[in-house]
Amino acid sequence: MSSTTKFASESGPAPSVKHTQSFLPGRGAAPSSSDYDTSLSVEVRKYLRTYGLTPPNVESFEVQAERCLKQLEQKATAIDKYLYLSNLRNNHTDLFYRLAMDHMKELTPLVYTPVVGEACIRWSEIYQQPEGLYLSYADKGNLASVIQNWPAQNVEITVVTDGSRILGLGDLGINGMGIPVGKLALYTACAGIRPDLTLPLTLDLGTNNEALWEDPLYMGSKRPKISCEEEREFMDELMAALTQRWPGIVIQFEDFKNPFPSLERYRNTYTCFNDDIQGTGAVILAGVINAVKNSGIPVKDQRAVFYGAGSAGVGVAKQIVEWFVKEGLTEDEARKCFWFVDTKGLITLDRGDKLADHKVYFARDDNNGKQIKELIDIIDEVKPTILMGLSTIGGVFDKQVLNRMAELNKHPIIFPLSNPSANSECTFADAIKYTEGRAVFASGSPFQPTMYQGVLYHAGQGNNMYVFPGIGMGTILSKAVIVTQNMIYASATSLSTALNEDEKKKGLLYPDVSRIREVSVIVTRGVIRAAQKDGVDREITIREFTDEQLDEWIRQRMYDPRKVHDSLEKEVKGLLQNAVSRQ
Ligand SMILES: NC(=O)C1=CN([C@@H]2O[C@H](COP(=O)(O)OP(=O)(O)OC[C@H]3O[C@@H](n4cnc5c(N)ncnc54)[C@H](O)[C@@H]3O)[C@@H](O)[C@H]2O)C=CC1
Ligand SMILES: CC(=O)C(=O)O
Ligand SMILES: [Mg+2]
Repeated sequence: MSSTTKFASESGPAPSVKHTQSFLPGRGAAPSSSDYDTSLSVEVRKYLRTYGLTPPNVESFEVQAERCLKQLEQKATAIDKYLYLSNLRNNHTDLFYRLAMDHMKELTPLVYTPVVGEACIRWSEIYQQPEGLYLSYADKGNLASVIQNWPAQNVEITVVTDGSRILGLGDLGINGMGIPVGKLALYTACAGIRPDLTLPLTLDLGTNNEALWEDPLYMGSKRPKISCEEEREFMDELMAALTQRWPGIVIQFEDFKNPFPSLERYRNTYTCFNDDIQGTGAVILAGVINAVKNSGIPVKDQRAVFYGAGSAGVGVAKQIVEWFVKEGLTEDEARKCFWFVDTKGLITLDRGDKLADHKVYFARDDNNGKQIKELIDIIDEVKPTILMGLSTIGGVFDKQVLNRMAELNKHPIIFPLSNPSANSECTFADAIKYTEGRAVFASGSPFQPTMYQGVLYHAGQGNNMYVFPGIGMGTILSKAVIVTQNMIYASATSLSTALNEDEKKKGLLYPDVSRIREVSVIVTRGVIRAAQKDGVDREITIREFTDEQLDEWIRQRMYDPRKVHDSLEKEVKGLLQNAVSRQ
């Protein structure tokens, strides 16, 4: 938690000015991390009474950044780097975000997937400081009063997990806190939501991971996960308590394991969305739109095998169905373009087991009694143009599978989307090698470029980080009462249009991560427009804006760490000037 957290106020134009105002001397509050910025002038340091508390030189951001990058480089392991960056974020918030924004590509894998996966596995071992709110089942009945302990006056967005399915790593209990922390850091870095208005929230509802019960360092309750009914009662209380304290709060569900259906229960009554179902659906739809357009194969001839039929897989396929329908197919024709595979093989209606509710929609009924177990046999049967991996099973798209996809297609669309990298259904290097460089590829976690027969190939990253920041920002800025399906769909179509000319020429599916702020403006605009169309927006002053006006209005509302420094300098110097002229 940054020390700025205490002084949060509503977001608005040039947001950081507002919170720095509360730190001026005589305000009776502790200084914020911005007050110790080594780039502040001597004049300002003296005014803030931090003069002498930092080394004497007034530094440029470039020098500060060089020092940080050097220190980062000296950390021996990925976890050391993760901890270094966590400390930087907590103690020098603006400097961290400036660095993150300037080095998105290098830093994202360290604060998010894949390294956040290891951080979560080892969370109770590497724990150093509070960074979010923990609510336990034992707090049931008192959630509102525990929530009062959160020091920020306002919170605009929370990411909440119960840790029961963290990335593809299974049930990690409260160790999953790294995910809300990491996702919210991206909300700030990618879409400019003020860091002090974000709430990482982890629910301690027990865990079925028995290794955690045996771990003396584990910091959560050592009891089995509560029942679905108990979870429902807890979540009902939580949703009411969060919204009671912060009426406009956007609630993002993250990495909950089925079966408790939070999304269905709350989507029409609270401002909430499920990132794994909806965010993932949107980001993959954007990539698929571009991949299908590049392939030249019409939508009606696309056949997709989904390896993994969990909440993410089904969420993705349902978004694609919506696009296929908009492209002219009937819903039934669109649905029939999908074949799902789970641990028991191809999902069919007559397989003989009781299918979970969410699997029924895509279960095949045209298999003539034939049940197929192995992926390679399913590929032989279906002859897919698209192969998606959302199974958590690393390496399952092996040489044989990739070779076969390449035999069947000129440009097979292969998306191994499970996280972190070790759970990816295949590596980028294998996908390129075993398809002779012809795969159209996107993975959940980032892969380095790979060389094949003298050509350097670049991997796309199909990760919900391209859309959730814009979905959250668009919902906050439009003051939408609920997050409608059209808002989610708009995030996908907006993202699909965000490629620049160079990226289009290269046949990329997603924009370069280093352009993510620019991309988030486009996604945010799409989300706001859909909220307006659906009539769920309450920020009526922007309804008549042109797209250009709206983009500028969004940009002005994005937290910009550079402005924190400039505003503080300007503000203090203005006050000093006034004091002099009054004398
Ligand atoms: N790229 C991205 O942005 C995102 C990626 N994901 C990834 O998707 C994966 C799945 O997430 P959820 O759907 O929420 O999990 P889940 O636990 O609900 O679903 C996993 C599915 O995989 C199937 N599965 C597991 N082992 C299998 C095997 N050996 N053979 C065939 N199927 C198998 C299960 O039957 C289940 O249907 C995770 O690794 C997660 O990291 C999730 C959300 C976003
Ligand atoms: C990226 C993400 O949300 C997941 O792997 O669960
Ligand atoms: Mg997730």
